[in-house]
Amino acid sequence: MLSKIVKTKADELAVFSMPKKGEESIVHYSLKTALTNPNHKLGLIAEVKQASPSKGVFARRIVAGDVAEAYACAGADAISVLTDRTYFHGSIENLKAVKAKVQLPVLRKDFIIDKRQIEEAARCGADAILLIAAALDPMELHEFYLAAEERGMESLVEVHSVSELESVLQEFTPEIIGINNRNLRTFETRLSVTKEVAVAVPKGAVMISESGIRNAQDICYLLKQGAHAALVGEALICSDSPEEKIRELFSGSAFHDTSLT
Ligand SMILES: O=C(O)c1ccccc1NCC(=O)[C@H](O)[C@H](O)COP(=O)(O)O
Repeated sequence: MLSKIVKTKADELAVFSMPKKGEESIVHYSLKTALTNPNHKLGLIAEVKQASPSKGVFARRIVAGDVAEAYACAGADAISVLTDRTYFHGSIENLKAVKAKVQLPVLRKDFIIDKRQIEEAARCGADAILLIAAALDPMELHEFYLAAEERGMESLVEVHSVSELESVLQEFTPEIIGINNRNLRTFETRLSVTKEVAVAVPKGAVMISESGIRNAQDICYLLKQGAHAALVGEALICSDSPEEKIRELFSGSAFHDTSLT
């Protein structure tokens, strides 16, 4: 699936047009800071996700800014916005709308294979970008990481296995590492992927577990694996009330902070 998505992305980039500059007045928020000092023991990145290759469309008519605002009010520490149009029905306009509505770090979640997408993210107000280890070779990934840094953005470096992580670590040590629990071939999610990969995450890096996180038990499990944050998409967008769902996710009394009750 990843190679199909990356191929589509390359085709789309052949007719890419860069948005005009105009980000001078954008206030930036640090993803790392937000996740290392969350209002609960495990940080939450809430994702604006309308569709996915595995599940199809689950939120046909949403106003991205309003969804993000609801997540922010419910206690999310950061917002992830899927900007891929073809497979996730997202858009860069959604990213801009979210940035305009919330005072939280905003992550551009897309399949970044070209430096122009990094410049585009910066011009549209992203605070951080996603870099997928399976889509880039480690040297290129490092180059993109530095390019993002130069434009004032952090990078969430995403891996699916210990071997992917080790390849990255041979090149450099990212400050924020995401472990994606979804197998991109079968779409199956296994939270034990976080357990397997966590042992190889360097001390000092912010560790995020992504995908397939549905309930308070999952959150509890991830906390035990040493994760600093969880990235949740489908479980939130498909709930009738994101506020209640976030409350439910963080209802394990061992790590509940009264500021969320
Ligand atoms: O979500 C998918 O089906 C998917 C398929 C192929 C590549 C990436 C995919 N998802 C991107 C993500 O990383 C998730 O949107 C994110 O981790 C949230 O996952 P979830 O909570 O399971 O919606």
